[in-house]
Formats: sequence, C-alpha cells, structure tokens
Amino acid sequence: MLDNILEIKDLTISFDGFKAVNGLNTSVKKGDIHFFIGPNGAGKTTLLDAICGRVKPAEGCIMFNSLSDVTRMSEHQIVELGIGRKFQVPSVFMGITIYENMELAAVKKRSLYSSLFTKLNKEQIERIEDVLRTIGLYEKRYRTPSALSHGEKQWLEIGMLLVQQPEIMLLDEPVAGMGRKETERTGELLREISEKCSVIVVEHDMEFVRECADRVTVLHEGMLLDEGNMQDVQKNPKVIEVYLGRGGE
Ligand SMILES: Nc1ncnc2c1ncn2[C@@H]1O[C@H](COP(=O)(O)OP(=O)(O)OP(=O)(O)O)[C@@H](O)[C@H]1O
Repeated sequence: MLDNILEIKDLTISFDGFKAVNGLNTSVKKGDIHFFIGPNGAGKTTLLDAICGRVKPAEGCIMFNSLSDVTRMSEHQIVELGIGRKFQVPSVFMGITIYENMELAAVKKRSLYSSLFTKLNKEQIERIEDVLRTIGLYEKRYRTPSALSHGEKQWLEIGMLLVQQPEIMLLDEPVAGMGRKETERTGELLREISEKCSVIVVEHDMEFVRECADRVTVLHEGMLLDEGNMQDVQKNPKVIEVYLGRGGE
C-alpha cells in the first residue's frame, strides 16, 4: 500500500535454529511514530537489525516504499536508500565541536576521508543550522559534546541522523537514562521529526510510549502479540500477562 513506508512480510530470523523473529507480518505508515515494545528477548532489536541490514532473515522480506526489499541490500545501500539508525552506543566524536560533528554527518554518505576535505554548500549549511535549532543545540554549536547533558548528547545523535534527511529513522531506546523533562522534550522532538520522516522506536519506557506513539506493535517471543493504538493495546489481557509475568509494568 502506498501509505506504508515499510512492509514486513513473513519475516523469520534465526540464530542457530532459534527463531528470534518468527513469521512476523506488520507495516509502518508514512509519517507515523511507530513503537515496537515487548518483554526482554521479544525480538525488537533483532528486528531493527534486520531493517538496517545488520542481520539477514532466514525467510520473508522487508519492503521499503513498496519497491525495494532491504533484506537483499547491504547496510550501506540501506543508508543510501534513506533508512538511518541511532544505536544505543554513542557515535559522536568528543574531540571536535557539535557543529563539526554535524558537518561530518551531513556528508557522511561519502567516506570520512573525503568528508574532511569537502566544503559544504549553502543548502547543507542551512540544513545543519535548521537541525541544530530543532534539537535545541544551536547556541551551543561551538562547544564540544563533552559539555552536553546525557539528553543533549542523544539529541545531537538524532540531529546527526536528521541532517542526512532520512525517510525512516530507527531509534533503539532513545530515552534510556533520561529524566522526565528530557524524556518529554524527546517526545516533542520526535513529533516534529515525524512531519518529515517516519520514526520507528524500540522502547521499554511505557509512559514515553503512551505520550508519543501513533501506533504500537507488541512482540513476544519473536511473534506479533498485538498491534494498534497504545490505549487499546495496554488493555489487551495477553499483553498485560506477558508484562506482569516478567515483573514488568
Ligand atoms: N546474535 C545472536 N545470536 C544468538 N542469539 C541472539 C542473537 N541476537 C539476539 N539473540 C537472541 O534473540 C532473542 C531476541 O533478542 P533481541 O535482542 O532482539 O530482543 P529484544 O526484544 O530487543 O530484548 P531487550 O528488550 O532485552 O533488548 C533473544 O533470546 C536473544 O538472546
């Protein structure tokens, strides 16, 4: 369907015969903030790994814009296609300024070596400044990232993805370690981002999911347990059981 940016069809991912994702069918709509939730080991991170090409499935496909099956593409090709991922492990360079980090990210599609010797054009400079304002770091742009709070560092990483103008942004627990205020600000940021780009989030913070999600998919043992808006999903007895059964919320 045209309003789906991503369609996951019969996806199975095995590790030595163990199915971390098992016959999954779901889709992500253009412009949605779509959360994947579920207890530990449900297969959420493995799914993100498959979308960005880190792992290859045993079966099934992941269609981007109904045209390209990303499971047949390399990680690099998937980035080129417009799917960007923020990992939990930080990827900012601490020894250069926030602005320089953004510059590198803006030309990242080339090699790091050529990035260092490429002058940015006017459009790229404007884009960097726009993104710096969006993530609230414009005033601090000439400082190094070490001066930033935990939340601000996360926003910088989100900004470094955003400046590459992806069509889908994949975020793995973006609010882990943040306080309430920073979490709320992250929610507002994702809302703003979703006007231009679909956002897929793996998350354990249920309050954040409630505040932010357009749509939620609940995974359990690699399979789809429920899907819909958070209000309905959290009432589903099967969903309550898998969370309570594991000492979750
Ligand atoms: N490279 C791997 N080799 C073997 N097993 C793996 C590998 N990666 C993940 N698994 C297993 O697949 C299952 C799903 O893992 P995954 O990390 O996707 O779960 P998750 O839902 O992201 O969990 P969490 O919320 O704890 O991060 C787990 O049982 C995990 O041990």
